Amino acid sequence: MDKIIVTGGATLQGEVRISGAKNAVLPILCATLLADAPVEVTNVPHLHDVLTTTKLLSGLGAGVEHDVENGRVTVDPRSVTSHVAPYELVRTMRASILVLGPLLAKYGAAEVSLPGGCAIGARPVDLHIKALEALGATITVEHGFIRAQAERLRGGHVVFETISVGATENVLMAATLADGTTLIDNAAREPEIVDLAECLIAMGADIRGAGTSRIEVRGVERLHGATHAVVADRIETGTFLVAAAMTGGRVTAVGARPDTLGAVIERLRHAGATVEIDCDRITVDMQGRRPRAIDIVTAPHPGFPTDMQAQFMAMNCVAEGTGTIDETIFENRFMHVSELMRLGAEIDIDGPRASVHGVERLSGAPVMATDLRASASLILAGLVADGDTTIDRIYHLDRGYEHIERKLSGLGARIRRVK
Ligand SMILES: CC(=O)N[C@H]1[C@@H](OP(=O)(O)OP(=O)(O)OC[C@H]2O[C@@H](n3ccc(=O)[nH]c3=O)[C@H](O)[C@@H]2O)O[C@H](CO)[C@@H](O)[C@@H]1O
Ligand SMILES: C=C(OP(=O)(O)O)C(=O)O
Repeated sequence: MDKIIVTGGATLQGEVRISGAKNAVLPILCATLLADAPVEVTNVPHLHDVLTTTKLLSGLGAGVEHDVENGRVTVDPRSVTSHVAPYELVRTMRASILVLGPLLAKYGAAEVSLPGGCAIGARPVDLHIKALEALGATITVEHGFIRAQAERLRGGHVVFETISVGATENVLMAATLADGTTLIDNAAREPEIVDLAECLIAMGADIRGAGTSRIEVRGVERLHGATHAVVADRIETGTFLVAAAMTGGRVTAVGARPDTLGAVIERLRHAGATVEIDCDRITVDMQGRRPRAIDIVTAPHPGFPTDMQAQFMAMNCVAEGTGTIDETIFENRFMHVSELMRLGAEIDIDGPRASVHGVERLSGAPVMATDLRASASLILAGLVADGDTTIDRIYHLDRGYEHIERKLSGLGARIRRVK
């Protein structure tokens, strides 16, 4: 199994190009199932989760052409013959549940294994099921499969009791081909929802309000082919900006979307970084300074993203003072804490709150990645630790970061992958 070794002490400098967003490309690839002609997706990052999704689509019978080098995937859904998403693929990736809505809307039936993904909480799928039932689907869950049926979905009123990104995406996709109008209230407002809606609109869907908490979808008879470029990854961007701030460096993220990073940029400024924005470029400058500890409360967008929590915790580990981190989205998203403590971090946990007492330096040690963003936080910690930090189980990292060692090396980090 591959490992990553980071030798600490480098100050990051330079420019890094941001990839397409994992959490946007996965629902968009699933949405291609709704069309009755090929859909071309560009700015596709080379990620393990993308490969899993293309395998899933091919397994359903779709024609998939994947030009990895140029970041382009074309899906021809006309040859789909199956509506079963099997356990072997779905167990490795949470986003597989996003074929449920499209298969049901287009083919009237779907069988999707209960999904896996990052073990950051129980992650039930009740909200997905209730929302699709509100559009007239009949759904049962047995033997580890969600089985859904509907001759044709009909428009309905979905009011989410809890904000869910995935459930909003599933019902949004399903509603595009439903008979009549669907109102989705308390919808998630993440930029990835907006990107998905833009792709669906390019395919002929009638959607208003994506990015607000009320989305209106007027069902249409059919969706056609389209080309869509995936939005820049705000979590990848944030991860590099934090790396710059922690190492006392100056880094420009190029091809980024500053408008999707409000809470992250605000917290970086609070930590003492100078942040400059110029169109699609975000520069963080922390040269000659140590970050100040900051408090964070994760929340649905436009609040502070849970997917940046572990990285900011890593920064707090070496910041001046004590910062508290409240994780409100997932009940088990502090698994990086014990690993950060192996590197000398001082962290107290009290339920959903972690208090991080900054230390002058961390010391390199072998650590284990437990999930995607935890892996990123360990790399960041390794950058400011004395000596070598060896990170095991980095397959998590390959689910969500494109060429992370190459990109960090380009900024001056000493990082390598070993078999
Ligand atoms: C592929 C993808 O886009 N993943 C992102 C997506 O995950 P995902 O879509 O799985 O996250 P949700 O927004 O659905 O989860 C939010 C909360 O709702 C709960 N919940 C969710 C669905 C449900 O049916 N029942 C239920 O109780 C979850 O357990 C969690 O506590 O949004 C999360 C929150 O921003 C991010 O951390 C993930 O990176
Ligand atoms: C939790 C994440 O991913 P997933 O929902 O795919 O497990 C993430 O991107 O941080």
